[in-house]
Amino acid sequence: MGSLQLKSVRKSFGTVDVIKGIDLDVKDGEFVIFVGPSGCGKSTLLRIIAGLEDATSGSITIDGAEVVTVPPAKRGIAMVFQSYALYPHLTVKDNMGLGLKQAGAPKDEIEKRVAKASGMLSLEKYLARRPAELSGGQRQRVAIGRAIVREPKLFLFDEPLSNLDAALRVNTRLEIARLHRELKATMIYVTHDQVEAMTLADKIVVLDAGVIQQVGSPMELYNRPANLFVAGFIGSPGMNFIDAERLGISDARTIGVRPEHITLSRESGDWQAKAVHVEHLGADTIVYLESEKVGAFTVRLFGEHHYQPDDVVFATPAADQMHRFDANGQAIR
Ligand SMILES: Nc1ncnc2c1ncn2[C@@H]1O[C@H](COP(=O)(O)OP(=O)(O)OP(=O)(O)O)[C@@H](O)[C@H]1O
Repeated sequence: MGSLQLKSVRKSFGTVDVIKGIDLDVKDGEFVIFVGPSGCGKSTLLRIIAGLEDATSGSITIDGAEVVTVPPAKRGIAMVFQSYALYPHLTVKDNMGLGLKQAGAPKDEIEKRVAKASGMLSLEKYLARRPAELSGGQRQRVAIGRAIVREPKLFLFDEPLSNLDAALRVNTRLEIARLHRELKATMIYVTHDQVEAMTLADKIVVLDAGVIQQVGSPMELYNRPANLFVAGFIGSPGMNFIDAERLGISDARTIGVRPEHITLSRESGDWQAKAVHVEHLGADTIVYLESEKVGAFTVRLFGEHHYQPDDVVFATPAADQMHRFDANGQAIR
């Protein structure tokens, strides 16, 4: 079991309010990801759940039991850090088993669990090595293995992939997804990488300035963003925002349309525009445009297209993919 509930959790550092009243329910077995811009409070919130930081006020329960006054080691959680946090003088095997050893687990139990975790992570060959003799990706797998052997109620991950290069990030991301499926464990994961968030999460929590902006499945956030912040944060390149007045729409302040929901034609379309810059990504072409009617906007086309800067084109947004926002930036349903 590993459910988590946060109620009115607040945190201030001196006079600065960093977490401003968070309510959140995480179900047993869920993979929940905190995303948000730098400084929004994601890591602080994770550290509060871990007990590495005290909340200023509020309640935190794990499996229904209040843990606010429970020390980190007794909360039944295991945390994986960006920096791996391995002991350099211990072997992989001892690093993985240390937590259990300190908790007084019998030797054969430690052996058994380390063997199982290292099998899951293909670390069997490296058990006798020390961290300095491993690559970054291998070290992060050891850190994940160390969390697994503790069989925690909750796994907490703080940007675990950000020290890895692009290819290794993808591999390790797939590995974490597989582990979640196999372990059926509750995982809470902080990242600023929205590909990680979209691909791993059952549920994404979008934070801004210490406040939850929206909680939902990746596709809910993509298809039905609650406000301008979430609409602009989820999706890359970001959603285009157009003054509703410019489109003659009177019941909304802002119209949002994603770059992938606009088509381009050299012959005809709704908005005449000039290409300013074109990026060829192989699978996609991103065209940056300027239009008298709607201002600057971006279009994402599937495949290769031969548009060039200064080309005059016509853009047409998909009528059923227009998001409407009111004067407060809230989505109008
Ligand atoms: N110990 C501290 N004392 C004072 N301020 C702090 C402390 N720890 C964090 N903060 C502040 O709290 C805010 C939230 O920090 P936090 O590290 O949680 O953000 P984050 O969303 O994880 O950012 P990033 O993505 O850059 O890691 C920041 O403004 C930060 O400067």
